[in-house]
Amino acid sequence: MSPSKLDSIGEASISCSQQENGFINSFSLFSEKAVDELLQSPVQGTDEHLIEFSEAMRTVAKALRRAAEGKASAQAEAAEWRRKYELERARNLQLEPKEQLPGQHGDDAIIENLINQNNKANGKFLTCCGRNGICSHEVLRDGEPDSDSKIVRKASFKLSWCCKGEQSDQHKHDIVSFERGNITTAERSSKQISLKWESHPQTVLVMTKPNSISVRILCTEMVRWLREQKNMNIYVEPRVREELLTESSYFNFVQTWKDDKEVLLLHTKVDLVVTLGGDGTVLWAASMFKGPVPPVVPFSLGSLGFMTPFHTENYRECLNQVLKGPISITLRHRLQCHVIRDAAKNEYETEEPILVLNEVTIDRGISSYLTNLECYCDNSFVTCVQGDGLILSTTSGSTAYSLAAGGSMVHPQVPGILFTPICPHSLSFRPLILPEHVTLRVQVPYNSRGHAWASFDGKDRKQLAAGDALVCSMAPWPVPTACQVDSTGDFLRSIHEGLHWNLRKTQSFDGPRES
Ligand SMILES: NC(=O)c1ccc[n+]([C@@H]2O[C@H](COP(=O)([O-])OP(=O)(O)OC[C@H]3O[C@@H](n4cnc5c(N)ncnc54)[C@H](O)[C@@H]3O)[C@@H](O)[C@H]2O)c1
Ligand SMILES: Nc1ncnc2c1ncn2[C@@H]1O[C@H](COP(=O)(O)OP(=O)(O)OP(=O)(O)O)[C@@H](O)[C@H]1O
Repeated sequence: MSPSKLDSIGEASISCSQQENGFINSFSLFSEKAVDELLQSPVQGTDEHLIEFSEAMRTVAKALRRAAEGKASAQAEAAEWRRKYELERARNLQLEPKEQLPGQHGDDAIIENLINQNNKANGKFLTCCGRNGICSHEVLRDGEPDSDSKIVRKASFKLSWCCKGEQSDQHKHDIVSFERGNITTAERSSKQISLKWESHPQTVLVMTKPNSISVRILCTEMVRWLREQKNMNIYVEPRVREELLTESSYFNFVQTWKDDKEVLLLHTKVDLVVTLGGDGTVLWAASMFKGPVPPVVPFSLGSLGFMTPFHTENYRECLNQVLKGPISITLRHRLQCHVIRDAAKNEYETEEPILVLNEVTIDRGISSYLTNLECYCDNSFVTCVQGDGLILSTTSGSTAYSLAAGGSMVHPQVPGILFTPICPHSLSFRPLILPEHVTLRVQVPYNSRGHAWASFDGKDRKQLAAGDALVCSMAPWPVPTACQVDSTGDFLRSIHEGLHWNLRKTQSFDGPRES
């Protein structure tokens, strides 16, 4: 065989990506096209050994390709089972009463419970109303004194769907009914949800945008008011506690946390989260909760405020109303993302899942090459994105980066995942909206020219090397945000005021008319 022929096989084997059965095949180590060319040349036509050798190479290439495909789909399946397992574990945690485990005390026991998925914790009793409401629950923390040596109970609340303007405690579990041969839908998932406190909320976490004088002033005032007028326990970030203490030692009552382990426990202590900032502060607050999230009351101190409907001027009335209830809430779905490294020896080496409220973006980072991303939905091949990258967005995130990349704006209560390419180099690519139950896998092909980068709500960039994948599905823990009016009213206000959506001067009455 001539050296130039060997070179051409080598080259093709590195860079080629072929189609087989309608699927892009990126795993081929040896190009079949190159082998075919070889077979057709006059030199090989006369050489039977060479033909045999070529066929053997082709068989090896196919076997390698199948092995790689099998591995990728097994990884996605494992990630899906892990998601189901986590969902089930979260449900069990809410349904099962916990016994006390001898030798385990206080927060450590709960951390143990969270981290090791142990069902036992110290003095915790979690119940769920099960079938009578969407998610009525109760978390009691008897025997765990706060800084004032009082017994603190986490406030319980009940969620219900509103029907035709009426609030109803009854939630029908049959989504589709089949009577006398006719299929009807009994309930749809995007109705307005109402939150009613069953006991008084007592603990509030105030989260603030850093480096803002106006936020700092408001935070000081609000913390004082919540303490003096509402007698609430208050948590803030360590940075904010320091800021408050430099103002006055009066704020000694304010609580905080020391490390990430304590952050993991916040949802068991906090009844309500108040955010003072823009959308970024809501994203930041949501990212603190790797599991269930308490109701969030977002005050607007930013420029846009798609997720921050409350005005600061009348914060006392707003908080009075929220603490009294009932309040309308938007259940903002989050996406759960797993990075699966090709180098990982088994599924257990998968990195910790990351939850996003807006989106996960896979882009080319600083690389000047096109990204080449293979996308699968429930193991079915979707497409290969060649361009600057891809955004997998929640419906809450549909008004953020996805919008800028040409995606639709979607009401945040619509359960779905937006699949929006960034600058695709194609005349026929259109964004997709996929149902909420799917698992998406974005794979960097083995023959990719460069690395890809994943970022989560615009933060925590992670490099994805050839063979690495990002698996993404809907997370079981949404972010409940309080509404100013209701979910739809707030959404429409935000696109009108924030984006001046469909703003056009109305056409005047005078002028040509149909006769
Ligand atoms: N080209 C773009 O539009 C672009 C580029 C990068 C990031 N982003 C967005 O920025 C977000 C991070 O926000 P940040 O505040 O931490 O960073 P940031 O301070 O850079 O602000 C980004 C802007 O996006 C707005 N925004 C955030 N979430 C939104 C939402 N759900 N709907 C409408 N607008 C929203 C913010 O109000 C802000 O004006 C990312 O999740 C991403 O969606 C957008
Ligand atoms: N508590 C916090 N700790 C650390 N960083 C935060 C915190 N809250 C917000 N941030 C970050 O600060 C940045 C700006 O926050 P935010 O979006 O709330 O304000 P903004 O940019 O003034 O408002 P808008 O997003 O409406 O333009 C964001 O990147 C966000 O992630």
